[in-house]
Amino acid sequence: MRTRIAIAGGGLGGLTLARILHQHGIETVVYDREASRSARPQGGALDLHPESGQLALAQAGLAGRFRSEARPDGEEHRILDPTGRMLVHHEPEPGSFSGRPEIDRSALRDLLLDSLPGDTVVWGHRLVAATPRPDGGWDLTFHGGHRVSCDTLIGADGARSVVRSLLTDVQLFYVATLVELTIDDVERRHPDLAELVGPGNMWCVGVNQILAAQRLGDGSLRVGISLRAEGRPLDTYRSKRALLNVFAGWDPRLTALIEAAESAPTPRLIETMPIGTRWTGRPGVTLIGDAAHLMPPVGEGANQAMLDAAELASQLAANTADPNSAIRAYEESMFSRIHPIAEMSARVQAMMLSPTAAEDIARFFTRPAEPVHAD
Ligand SMILES: Cc1cc2nc3c(=O)[nH]c(=O)nc-3n(C[C@H](O)[C@H](O)[C@H](O)COP(=O)(O)OP(=O)(O)OC[C@H]3O[C@@H](n4cnc5c(N)ncnc54)[C@H](O)[C@@H]3O)c2cc1C
Repeated sequence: MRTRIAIAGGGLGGLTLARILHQHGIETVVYDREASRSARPQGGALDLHPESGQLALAQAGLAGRFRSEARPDGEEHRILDPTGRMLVHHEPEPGSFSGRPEIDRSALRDLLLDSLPGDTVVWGHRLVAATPRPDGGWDLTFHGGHRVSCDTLIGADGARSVVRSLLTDVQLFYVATLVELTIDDVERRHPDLAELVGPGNMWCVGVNQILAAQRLGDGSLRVGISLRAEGRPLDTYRSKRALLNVFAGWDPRLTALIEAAESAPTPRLIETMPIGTRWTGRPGVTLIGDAAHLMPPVGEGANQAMLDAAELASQLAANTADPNSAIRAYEESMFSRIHPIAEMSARVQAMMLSPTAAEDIARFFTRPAEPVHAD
């Protein structure tokens, strides 16, 4: 089978790209390694920025749907130290909207999937190899041996992208360990924890470690633990008992968040690509999203993946006769956009997991507003 444009990876980047190209009358096939659309839970809220995620959704023709599904604001946050002392308590004005509304990540993914023709995404297809064809296209081989060919291959296959290896041999850095837990029906079953966290987000910031909790729309609480990379095996963090040891000495009201969790801890490595990563273009292939620029998770990755998709789709639609020029134009623009964002993300990540994080973060949130100068 021969496809004009094949997209490896049906995450937010790949689906946004498929949708915007579909809007331009260009059909694609998205191959995803997951067995089905519901195979991987996509929990959590996403803060969509006007200049990236929201812009991409508008280009996808889905901005109206997005607004109706958005929650009013996500700005209530509390920052505590390990003794339970409140360092910052920010409450939005009653009835105010943040202007950067949070949207449920699964709802966003469903919105994109439902907006595509039914045969666009092919599940259960893990790309394992791509080899160049003499005619300039690519032969794709999937786990299990299935093969297809395409003219243009877009790698939207995330942090451990297979397509990336066609363009660069860049190595990933391990910067932190992230462990996630959930507490269901928190208001009813753990009113004390519901009160502690409040209606939005709570972060407890210690030395090289953060215990955060976020209210989700379904009444549950997501507990996220970030630990500075120490080279310990992930299995170290697979039990609640082991995690409680990590937080020994913290106020028991805070560690109760770990004790109350129903789910087993799911630790994973947070890796990044070196800032400034770029590659020399190669005909018929490019990358978007985490495959192109894996950054620390400080609220930019999905937004930039969607903006990549929007920019690449515009270039491809404007230049159907010469997709390689479209790809080159996209890559140049993406590299210069991403590098400052990657730098900022690395700085925020370093600040969050540093020995002075509590003071730094409190200072950041309580700094006086910048004076406004009239010209
Ligand atoms: C804890 C956490 C919180 C975050 N919070 C935010 C946030 O608030 N805001 C924000 O903007 N970003 C956030 N991010 C970052 C964001 O999740 C990613 O940057 C974003 O998901 C990247 O999208 P993507 O489409 O490039 O990749 P992914 O979402 O990783 O999607 C890749 C897709 O490719 C598929 N795939 C992988 N390998 C293959 C293969 N070999 N063959 C076929 N398919 C394959 C996968 O199944 C997946 O569907 C967060 C990240 C983490 C870890």
